[in-house]
Amino acid sequence: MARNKFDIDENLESPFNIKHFRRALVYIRKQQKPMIIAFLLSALSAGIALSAPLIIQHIVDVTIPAKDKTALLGWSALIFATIIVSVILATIRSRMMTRVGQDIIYDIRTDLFKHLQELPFQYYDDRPQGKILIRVVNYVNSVSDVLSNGIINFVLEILNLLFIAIFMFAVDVRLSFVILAGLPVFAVVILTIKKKQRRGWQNISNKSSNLNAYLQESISGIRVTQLFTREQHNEGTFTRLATNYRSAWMKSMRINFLVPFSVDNLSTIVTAAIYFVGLLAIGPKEATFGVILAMSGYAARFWQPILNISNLYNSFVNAVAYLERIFETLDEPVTISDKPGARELPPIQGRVTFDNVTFAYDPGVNILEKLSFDVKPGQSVALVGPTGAGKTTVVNLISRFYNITGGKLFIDGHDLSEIQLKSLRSQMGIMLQDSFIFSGTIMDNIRYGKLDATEEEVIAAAKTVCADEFIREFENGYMTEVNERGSKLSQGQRQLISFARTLLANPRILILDEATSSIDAQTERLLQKGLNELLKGRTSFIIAHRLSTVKNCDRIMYVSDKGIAESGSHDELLAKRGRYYKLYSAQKMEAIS
Ligand SMILES: Nc1ncnc2c1ncn2[C@@H]1O[C@H](COP(=O)(O)OP(=O)(O)OP(=O)(O)O)[C@@H](O)[C@H]1O
Repeated sequence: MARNKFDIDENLESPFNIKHFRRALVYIRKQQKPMIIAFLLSALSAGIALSAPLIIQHIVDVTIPAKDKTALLGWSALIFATIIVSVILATIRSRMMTRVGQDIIYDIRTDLFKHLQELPFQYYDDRPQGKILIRVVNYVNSVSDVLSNGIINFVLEILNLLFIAIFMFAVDVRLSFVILAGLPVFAVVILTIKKKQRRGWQNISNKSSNLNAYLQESISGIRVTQLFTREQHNEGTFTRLATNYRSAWMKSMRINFLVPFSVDNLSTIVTAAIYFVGLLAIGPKEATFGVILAMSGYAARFWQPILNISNLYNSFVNAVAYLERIFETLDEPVTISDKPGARELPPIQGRVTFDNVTFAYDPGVNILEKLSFDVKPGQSVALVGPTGAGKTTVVNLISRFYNITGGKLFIDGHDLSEIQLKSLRSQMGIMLQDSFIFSGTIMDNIRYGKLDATEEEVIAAAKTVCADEFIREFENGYMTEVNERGSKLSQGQRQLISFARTLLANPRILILDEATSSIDAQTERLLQKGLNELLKGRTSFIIAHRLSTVKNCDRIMYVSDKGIAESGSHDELLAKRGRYYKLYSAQKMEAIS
């Protein structure tokens, strides 16, 4: 998929595809048993409710003329009993179906979440988070009701219709045809608006997705928004998106309202026609008052399931629009995965070899071209160079967050594309500039990469990276609860916690991408000891703009022009008086002035 933004609608062109619905049956099949029981309960309840007009007809035509008070009491009690039984059955059914609905939500959401966890970075690079969230939360909620209650109700309403037809034909054939006469008109209405209805729902889903994406982006960026006083501008964008959503909704509803509108009118016309035809035909043999009363009751009941079915059809069309999006996410290929027959990477020494590696995020736009280098186990390598040169890209490739476009990449001589991802990443430690903190305690956060680590191990790791002191200063120490993204912590504190997390995981290859950029110079000096500890015996790649942090590295590689422009030790590169020399001198001058 091309890059998507909050104000770009997702593709609408896929034709209505019943296969989405058939695929959803996988989730429904799991709920077969409770759904069948709920269906039977509903059928029973509907059947009981249908007997009421028959009883009324009998009361009007037989019991009242006979002035039989005892029978009247008996029939009234029976009508009352049918209502009570119907209500009890409906309550049981509704409880069962709530559970079925929740189970379906649970299953679809779990599948989506599992898949999202495996999708490569590229997937997340290409679309706003809000558009992903709305699928997992809102769309799944919407389809679950249709898949559970919707299907049962659909079958029930058809049965209901059939039963009503049988009952009404049993009472009076001629008047039954009067009731059916409205059907062709209704069919014409439905066929005319069908396509527009589907488009309408797809449009609504797109606009709400856009709105959600912008909302999510605005909340994430609220600090920057307030800093640059962009609130008013953002309100404008939000209002525009909200207006688009409202217009899409109103446009769709204008079409959808045609259905209940035509059903209501047809039902009224048909009932009037029954009275008219019935009264014209009234006579001892033709039709009684009881028959006319019962038939007008059936006329109202006959059109109700038709209205319900058309509403359900509407929800089905809507659900298919959502299912399209849900299955599209589930079908998103996991492009970074183990090849069939991929081998487990044995415990590594840490040698990293790039052999003519070419890489592009977007086809045809190479970020790296024919890059070759070899890093020996235990060596520390610094990647320096101008912004956007490709330093982060190089380390992302080592962790195989992206597949390379050309060439080969080896770890200890094992081709990266031939080994199991998990065995690779479990031997790597990566620390990014934006150290992500999960909601939970500080202890949980440090333990993130090694769940079986003891408390002592966690504390030892924190001490090594100079995090222990500030953690203990919190009222609850290591058990302090932090929010998602760690907004309770300073950027430097987050980086130190992240350091401890990485150290605890004991990786063979360590990647530090601007990992110390937010730590003050004094703490960094303190941390240096811990850092040396962390680097000892591991292959490490360190990206840093502050060159003082990397000058002791075994090798410094200057990344530029889609490759490595210069490579050597700090002293060698200074002696060369090339780009590194220039950069270093500029930073030195800056520090002095
Ligand atoms: N996910 C992505 N999709 C497309 N292009 C990307 C993506 N990430 C980075 N790029 C592009 O790739 C190039 C290299 O980016 P990279 O992040 O590797 O640079 P860097 O040297 O680490 O920069 P910095 O020093 O600013 O962190 C940049 O031109 C950037 O625009």
